Amino acid sequence: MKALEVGAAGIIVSNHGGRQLDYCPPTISVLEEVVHAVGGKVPVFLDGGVRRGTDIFKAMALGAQAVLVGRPVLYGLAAKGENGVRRVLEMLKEELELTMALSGCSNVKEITRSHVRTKHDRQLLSLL
Ligand SMILES: Cc1cc2nc3c(=O)[nH]c(=O)nc-3n(C[C@H](O)[C@H](O)[C@H](O)COP(=O)(O)O)c2cc1C
Repeated sequence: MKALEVGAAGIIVSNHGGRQLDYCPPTISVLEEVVHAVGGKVPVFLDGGVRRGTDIFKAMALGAQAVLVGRPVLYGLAAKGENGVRRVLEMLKEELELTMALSGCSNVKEITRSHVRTKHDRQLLSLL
């Protein structure tokens, strides 16, 4: 992978919020492919489309170390300034914690690939 060859310390899987190039795939749909290509050599982060704690959970289950958040923070800022940004981040944290609890995870390290099922998994199952 080129980014690793030139010494990247990490990879952010991003489509710039889908604002630059029409028909870019959603970042969540290509995350796992990138994670496999990187092979654990550097951390991989997901950027784009994170709106709820479940989105963070899904990204972490598919191999992201963390996520980046764009628009939700701006929405919070527009609605209630600094407190709005704080509340958006609190909501994401609370939703992630609830999702983890409902999935039997007491620590983010316990979020695993087996916690989510993708379209690819369903296609494989249909072959059985
Ligand atoms: C209004 C707006 C302006 C942005 N401007 C830039 C920019 O100048 N450069 C850049 O790399 N990304 C820019 N982004 C993309 C963000 O850095 C980030 O990748 C994106 O917002 C993440 O997706 P999300 O909004 O779904 O969380 C912008 C996003 C928004 C919403």
